[in-house]
Amino acid sequence: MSTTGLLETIIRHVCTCVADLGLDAETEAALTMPMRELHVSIPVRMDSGKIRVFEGFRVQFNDARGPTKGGIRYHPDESLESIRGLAAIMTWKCALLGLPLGGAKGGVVCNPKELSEAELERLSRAYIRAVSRFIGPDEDIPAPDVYTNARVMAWMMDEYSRIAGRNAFGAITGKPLSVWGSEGRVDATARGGWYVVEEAAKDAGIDLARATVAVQGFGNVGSHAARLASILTGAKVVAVSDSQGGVMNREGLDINRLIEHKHATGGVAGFPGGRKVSSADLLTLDVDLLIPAALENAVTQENAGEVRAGIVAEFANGPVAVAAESALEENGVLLLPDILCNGGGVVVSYFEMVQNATLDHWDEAEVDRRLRKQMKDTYHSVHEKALISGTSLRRAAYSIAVTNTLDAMRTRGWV
Ligand SMILES: NC(=O)C1=CN([C@@H]2O[C@H](COP(=O)(O)OP(=O)(O)OC[C@H]3O[C@@H](n4cnc5c(N)ncnc54)[C@H](OP(=O)(O)O)[C@@H]3O)[C@@H](O)[C@H]2O)C=CC1
Ligand SMILES: O=C(O)CCC(=O)C(=O)O
Repeated sequence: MSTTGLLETIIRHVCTCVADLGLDAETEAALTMPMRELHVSIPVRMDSGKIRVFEGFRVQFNDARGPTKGGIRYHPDESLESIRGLAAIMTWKCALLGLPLGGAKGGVVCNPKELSEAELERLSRAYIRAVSRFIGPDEDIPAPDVYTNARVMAWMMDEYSRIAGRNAFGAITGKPLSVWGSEGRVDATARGGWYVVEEAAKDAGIDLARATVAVQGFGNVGSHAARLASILTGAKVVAVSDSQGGVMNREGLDINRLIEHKHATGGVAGFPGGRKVSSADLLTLDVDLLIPAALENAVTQENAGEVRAGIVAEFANGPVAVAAESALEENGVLLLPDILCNGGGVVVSYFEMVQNATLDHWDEAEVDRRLRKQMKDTYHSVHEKALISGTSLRRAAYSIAVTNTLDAMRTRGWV
């Protein structure tokens, strides 16, 4: 799964809107160029006593609608180019969901699996020191993404607070509950995705209680997506994979046992309750619903024609390459776009910001009630737009997101 080409993919989606809306070249440039980016070197003392220098990024793509928001990714293949693409996705996601936020993303080129806990903490704190003047509760608010988690967010919030000389809980979201994270943030992305899938399945006349599901990726988003499948909809997860391989069972996988197996062994492969399947083959299994929940470009021009799922729900960011979309469409696959489908994470991050700013704490039921409404309402506005304009859900979602952002840019006199 390559991370290259993501920004081009997003630019193509935006340029389609620019053409649909009859916008000029200058407006197109303003919508497709990142507003600000920071490229940092991060010296970290390793456990050996030696210094190692890591490369890090934070890209703020567009802040016309509010402070920028988006996760921080730790991955060996990270690049400024892919972070730009992910920051662009955040801009359109927040605008589509009607949040008073712009879009950003950060990343560090590293393999956290090779770092000790102490090294990971020093790296996370050093990253925050490197970007501290660029972020903040009113400017740009990071959150977890691939290979970062609530523990990392706690270190980051603490480091930011030390620099600020005060508690700045609202500077980072996705924190543990003990330092004022939000109830429900941990599974918000997966839960929000299922709320969208539920509505889309109803519109498509698909009974989820009888549906089979394959999930690629078994981290935060993928494991909660698999766990919540039967709880929320009755759907049966028959295949899952992670970076080491996959496992399938036509009768359904026992997800709680699979989570325990992953904790014990580090991977889903070798789970006794199923047989081996590769992560690539999982994408073309005969299932009703495919949930790519790992990295970008999982479904490409090469394998799109072989996808047999009726619905592909992009729980990951950018898992379907732009060149793959026409093949999916020709085969009648319903594609639920990332900026709609995985918005639950940033929605609950926004709830966390609101709770931090007002010194409030909402219970899980309250968070869930608000999340469910926001995801379902957004799905219906996208679906209605797609029906009226006779376009795909992706094109309709981008049209709403770009129009919302453009309204703010125009009102502020930027274009
Ligand atoms: N966390 C969040 O709140 C949000 C995340 N997202 C997006 O969801 C996606 C997943 O993020 P998240 O779950 O947080 O990240 P995690 O780091 O928690 O999990 C990533 C998962 O992807 C797996 N993976 C990596 N490479 C491959 C591969 N080649 N084939 C199969 N699986 C692979 C990893 O495997 P292994 O376990 O073996 O390392 C891991 O299970 C990303 O696109 C992210 O941007 C979107 C919205 C919000
Ligand atoms: O929770 C957030 O602020 C951002 C989540 C994120 O990085 C994403 O939606 O891709």
